[in-house]
Amino acid sequence: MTDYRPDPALLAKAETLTEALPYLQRYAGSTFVVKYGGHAMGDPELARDFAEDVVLLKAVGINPVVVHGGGPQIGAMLKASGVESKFVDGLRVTDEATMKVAEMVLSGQINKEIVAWIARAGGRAVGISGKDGRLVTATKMKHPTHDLGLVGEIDHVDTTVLDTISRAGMIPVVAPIGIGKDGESYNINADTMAGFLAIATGAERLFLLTDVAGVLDKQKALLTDLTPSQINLLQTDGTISGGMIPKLQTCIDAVEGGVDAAVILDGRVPHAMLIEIFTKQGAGTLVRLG
Ligand SMILES: Nc1ncnc2c1ncn2[C@@H]1O[C@H](COP(=O)(O)OP(=O)(O)O)[C@@H](O)[C@H]1O
Ligand SMILES: CC(=O)N[C@@H](CCC(=O)OP(=O)(O)O)C(=O)O
Repeated sequence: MTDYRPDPALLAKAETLTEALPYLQRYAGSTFVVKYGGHAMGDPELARDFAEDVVLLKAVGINPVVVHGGGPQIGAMLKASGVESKFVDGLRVTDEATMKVAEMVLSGQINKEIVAWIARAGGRAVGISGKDGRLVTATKMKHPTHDLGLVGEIDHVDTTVLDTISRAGMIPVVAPIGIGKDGESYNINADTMAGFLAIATGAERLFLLTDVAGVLDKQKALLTDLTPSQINLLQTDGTISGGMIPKLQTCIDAVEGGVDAAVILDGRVPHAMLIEIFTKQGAGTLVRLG
């Protein structure tokens, strides 16, 4: 008999694969909503890795629903037309001209780029916005001090179009735009949109991919697990600020709305989603009811 000694690196890979088994069994048939942020999109290699992860989830029987952002790309297009972006509480003040540009960039450009990345990775994606199939109906958001123009507040989610696409073996990719009662477009923050879709689809997981390792404490150490009450304390003591506040509010709303867990993940780390889902170690910050 030959003395066969497998390469230890190969053995480690095989162990990782067997480690994934209980997670594969647990998650088959469930829905994962994945928000892919505008900041995470710049690098083609990361876009390819992201698309491969989504296609792998679909292949193992999970139903991924991708919601994408595109804030920086909308900002760049507006700037090229000589329009400065204005934000109130992290929301883009959206007049009619800005809405046209936002819809063109989100639905026309970014949505189709993601569809193409998924196609290259061997999957079949259908790119829509919240207007298609009246997925997301919205009204003008009322803000206590500012007129935000065509920023939308979500009234209702009808998941028929998502269910139809997923059941046909395809992956829905959703641009964060809602439809008003007269067919008008509303600009919706992509994190908020992803949270609503996660609740409405009864998702097991909501992933928010961003440009930090997760939620960091004051010493910049990663906080791996948080409950809604711990998040409230972090906000009170100033540990979290800026864009992280609405992001974590979306996580709280999602888990209080029935999503098992919401995870803030580093979109700059290759295959962060797979590490989080299929390894014991996980990645990012997981938010769950205490
Ligand atoms: N405690 C914290 N831990 C991590 N990030 C934080 C924290 N507090 C504030 N932030 C900021 O939140 C940002 C993520 O929110 P945002 O810029 O809105 O992300 P995205 O554009 O991906 O939606 C981080 O880049 C970071 O600057
Ligand atoms: C109302 C509002 O602010 N809408 C966002 C929609 C895109 C978005 O949320 O993109 P990111 O996730 O990449 O930031 C905007 O116009 O920028």
